[in-house]
Amino acid sequence: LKCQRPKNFPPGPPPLPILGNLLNLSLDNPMRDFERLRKRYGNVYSLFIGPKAAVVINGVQVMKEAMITKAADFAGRPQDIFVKHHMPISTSLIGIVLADYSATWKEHRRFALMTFRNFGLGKQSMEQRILGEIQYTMETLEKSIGTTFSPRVMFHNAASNIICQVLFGKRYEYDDNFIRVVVQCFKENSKIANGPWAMLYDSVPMIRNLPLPFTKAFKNIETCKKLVTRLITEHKETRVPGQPQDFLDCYLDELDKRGDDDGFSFCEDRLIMFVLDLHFAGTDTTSNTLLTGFLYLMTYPSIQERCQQEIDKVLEKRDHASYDDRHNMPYMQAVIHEVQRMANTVPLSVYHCTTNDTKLMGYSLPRGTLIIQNLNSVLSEEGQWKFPHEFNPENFLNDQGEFVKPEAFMPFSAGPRMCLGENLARMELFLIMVTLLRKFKFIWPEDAGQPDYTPVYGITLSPKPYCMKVQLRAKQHTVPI
Ligand code: HEM
Repeated sequence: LKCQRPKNFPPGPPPLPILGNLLNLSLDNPMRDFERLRKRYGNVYSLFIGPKAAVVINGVQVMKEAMITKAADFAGRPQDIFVKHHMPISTSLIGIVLADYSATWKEHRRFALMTFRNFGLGKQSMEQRILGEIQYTMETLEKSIGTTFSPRVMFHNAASNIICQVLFGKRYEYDDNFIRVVVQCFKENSKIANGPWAMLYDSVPMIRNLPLPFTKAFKNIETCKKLVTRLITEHKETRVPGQPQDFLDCYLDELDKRGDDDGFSFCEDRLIMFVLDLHFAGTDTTSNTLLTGFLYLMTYPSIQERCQQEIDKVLEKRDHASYDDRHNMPYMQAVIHEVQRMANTVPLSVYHCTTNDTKLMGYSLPRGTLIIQNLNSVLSEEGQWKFPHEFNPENFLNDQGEFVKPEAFMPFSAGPRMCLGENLARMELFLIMVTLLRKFKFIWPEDAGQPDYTPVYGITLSPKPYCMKVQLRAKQHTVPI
């Protein structure tokens, strides 16, 4: 029960028995505590989460040594009790995000990247899917002209529908029960699963049966699993083997191809968690980034106008934007990247763990050490950014006004576990922001008071709920696609 740092382990605050350093962290938002500890102990320090030792890594130099130079040593995922709780048989039923570094994870990651590519990521068809979904967002905005409304559900549904089209081959009406339930479960779980409640669950066994927030997280996962199981059954009834229409069909084809020889690697149980992971990872992240983006654009109207001038100039009388237009829109690119930097959407990444005994900045880390990547520390690292602590697109522009990307831009992490959906996310952010800014002016309501940029903590950070107003811009050339 006594927590003890191994030899040559990174320094950190003294731990208590059983609880470790949990009392050093705020249950609501540990981000400020992580920063305070970084200032005190340096860019590599350790903490005890209950009895479990964790190392928090900060700053671009340490991040590169761990995630790129020693990639394989740092590519594991902790297989804690909280992670395993809802898995009925074994960890082999974990999807992809929480899967440990293994042949199964590698195969599934490769399969997902290949299938996304086959469904047109980087090609026209994915662009068409995104632009098609944006038409629904624009309809919602048009109906809201003259009112003050919250854009939260609208952005969540748009991001969710884009990934649903890839995974299930269909989109859902914004009031559809499936989408409503899944989006709500995701929103709740993202605030519970990576946070201190999950840590408490792991370290204090006697609280596991109490009606605390983590019990809700398990119920949510069961609900989502049932919904996806139903979708798989429907696909099995209608699919034509060898002619896949979506991700689910591709996986079912892969199961046919592999037959029974595959052991546990590809299986239907894993498929359920796999698509839930992809849906979750692809929804909350993109939509919270968009929410932060429009918060800044409304409250920095001169930046919004400068984006619109660039968009008007580049698109002229064209029907719609294309992802390739980004090469001619350095200011818009800078704004989107600056939004991602400030949004800091996945602040602590997803927890990693060491797969071998290894070294970091001269410290010794035994195999199985929990690694917490503080991406926040890189995205606002002094010395890496012209304006580390303010929203300023100049962070991504050189003296000639050209777009440049500093190496400390790591919102998708780095190395073998880095975000699998980066390309999709970047395409979505660009097309959604450009298309909406071209048609609408976004206004911070007069009676909304001072904007509060302090985020709400979870696996993903989101801005505090806010309302917006929209006006049609005088000059628009958009026609339905
Ligand atoms: C702005 C949007 C997004 C951000 C900021 C973001 C960020 C991240 C981060 C920080 C990680 C953890 C990487 C690590 O552990 O080192 C991650 C993992 C992941 N992301 Fe994203 N993500 C975004 C959008 C998406 C989208 C659209 C998808 C769609 C499929 C996606 C799928 C995944 C998956 C599957 C993983 C786990 C990868 C693995 O463990 O091998 N993400 N993302």
